[in-house]
Amino acid sequence: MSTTLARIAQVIESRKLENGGDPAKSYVAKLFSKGDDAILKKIGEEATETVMAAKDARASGDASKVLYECADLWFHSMVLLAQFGLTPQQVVDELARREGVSGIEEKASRAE
Ligand SMILES: N=c1c2ncn([C@@H]3O[C@H](COP(=O)(O)OP(=O)(O)OP(=O)(O)O)[C@@H](O)[C@H]3O)c2ncn1[C@@H]1O[C@H](COP(=O)(O)O)[C@@H](O)[C@H]1O
Repeated sequence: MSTTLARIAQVIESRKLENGGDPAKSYVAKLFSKGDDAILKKIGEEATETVMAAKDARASGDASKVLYECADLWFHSMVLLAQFGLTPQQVVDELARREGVSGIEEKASRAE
């Protein structure tokens, strides 16, 4: 996994209130202090903003906003993972497990 993602995941973990995170000084600690609903609201917002940025990019030919919105979405997904005691490495491991398995074949195997 990218060392950048691993480093950010560590910082996110350190922002948990039980690890000394201070909601007055840290955006992530503030999200943790608000709980599941606040984190899920951000995921919904960032996912919607990603969709809108992609639609705009098609119209304007400028895809840079798609990058920024995907970064926001990834970041907030990392906060969500931490909230549930999960890590980005586990997501990477799941993707690795799926590597080489066609989505079409996987869906067909579920239909049986
Ligand atoms: N990567 C990020 C990151 N990306 C986005 N954001 C914040 O996520 C929020 C995104 O929300 P919006 O775009 O909707 O902007 P907003 O209207 O200001 O947000 P809200 O008030 O609605 O929450 C903004 O406040 C951004 O600053 C981030 N905040 C923190 N990080 C990382 O997390 C680390 C720890 O941050 P703190 O806990 O704040 O120290 C930082 O060093 C960074 O590495």
